[in-house]
Amino acid sequence: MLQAQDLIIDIPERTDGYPLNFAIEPGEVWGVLGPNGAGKTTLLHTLAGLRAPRAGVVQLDGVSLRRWRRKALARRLGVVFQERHDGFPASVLETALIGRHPYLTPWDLETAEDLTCARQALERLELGALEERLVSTLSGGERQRLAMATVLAQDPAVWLADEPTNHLDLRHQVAVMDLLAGQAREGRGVFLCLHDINLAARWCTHILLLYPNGDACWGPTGVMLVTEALEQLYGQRLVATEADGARVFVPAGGMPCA
Ligand SMILES: Nc1ncnc2c1ncn2[C@@H]1O[C@H](COP(=O)(O)OP(=O)(O)OP(=O)(O)O)[C@@H](O)[C@H]1O
Repeated sequence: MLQAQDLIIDIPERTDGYPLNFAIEPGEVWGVLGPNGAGKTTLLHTLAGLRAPRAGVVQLDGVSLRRWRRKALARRLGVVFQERHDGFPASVLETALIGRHPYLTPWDLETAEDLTCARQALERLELGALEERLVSTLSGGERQRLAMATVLAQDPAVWLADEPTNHLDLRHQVAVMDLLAGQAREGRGVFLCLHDINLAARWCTHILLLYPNGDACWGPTGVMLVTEALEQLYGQRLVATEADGARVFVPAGGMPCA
C-alpha cells in the first residue's frame, strides 16, 4: 500500500542514514520509536510527500508519490500533524468538514452526507457537543481529538499520525489507539510516531526503531521490542515485565545507560 524503497530522509547537516525499505500493508499498525530529534517527524512528512527524500522513493499503490495528483492523494493518505496553527477562526464542525474537501470540486459546497460524516467523526471522538465551539477555545486534548476526527472524516486508506496521543488523558489515549487499531482491522494502513513504548507494545503490529545517527531497523513488534535494543535507542536502562497480556517497559530507577 505505502512503501519506502531505499529511502533516505533528508535531515539537514546529517550524513545519510540506513536506507529504509518497508511497506505498510492493509491491517498493519506501524509505530516509529526514537529519541527526540531522531527524525520521526521528518520520516512521517516524507512518507506523506510533504518533504522530498534525499534518496529513494515512496510509493503509494505502486506509484511514486511525486506522480500522484494532490487531491487524489488526499483521498488515500490522511495526516495527523504534531503541530497545528489556527490561522483563522473556525468552529469544530467546520474544521472536521475540512476532511471532506478532497471529495469536493472547488465550487462544491459540502453535502448533507459530508455533514453527517463529519458529525459522526466528531461523535466518535466525543466532540459532538462541541461542534459550534471555536477551535481556539478548545483544550489541548480536545484539539488533538479534533485533528483525529478531521482525518476520520477524510476516510483515508493510510493514516500517518505524528504522536496522536499527545495531550490526551489515559482514557482518551486508549480510545485513540483503539480507533487506529480499528481502522487497521477494517483494511487501512496506519503509521504512527510514538514516544510511549507501552502504547506501541500493545497496539502496533510493526515497529521501526530510528536512531539519532540515522541507523534504523524494523520488523514485527514481538521481535523489535527487546529491552537491550530499546535501552540503546533511548540511552536509558529499562525493566521489562508482562501485564494484561502485553510487554510493559519501565525506566530502571531513572539510571541512564553507561
Ligand atoms: N529546517 C531544518 N533545519 C535544520 N535542522 C532541522 C530542520 N528540520 C528538522 N531539523 C532537525 O532534524 C532532526 C530531526 O527532526 P524531527 O522533527 O524529524 O525529529 P523527531 O524524531 O520527530 O523529534 P521529536 O521526538 O523531538 O519530535 C532534528 O535534529 C531537527 O532539529
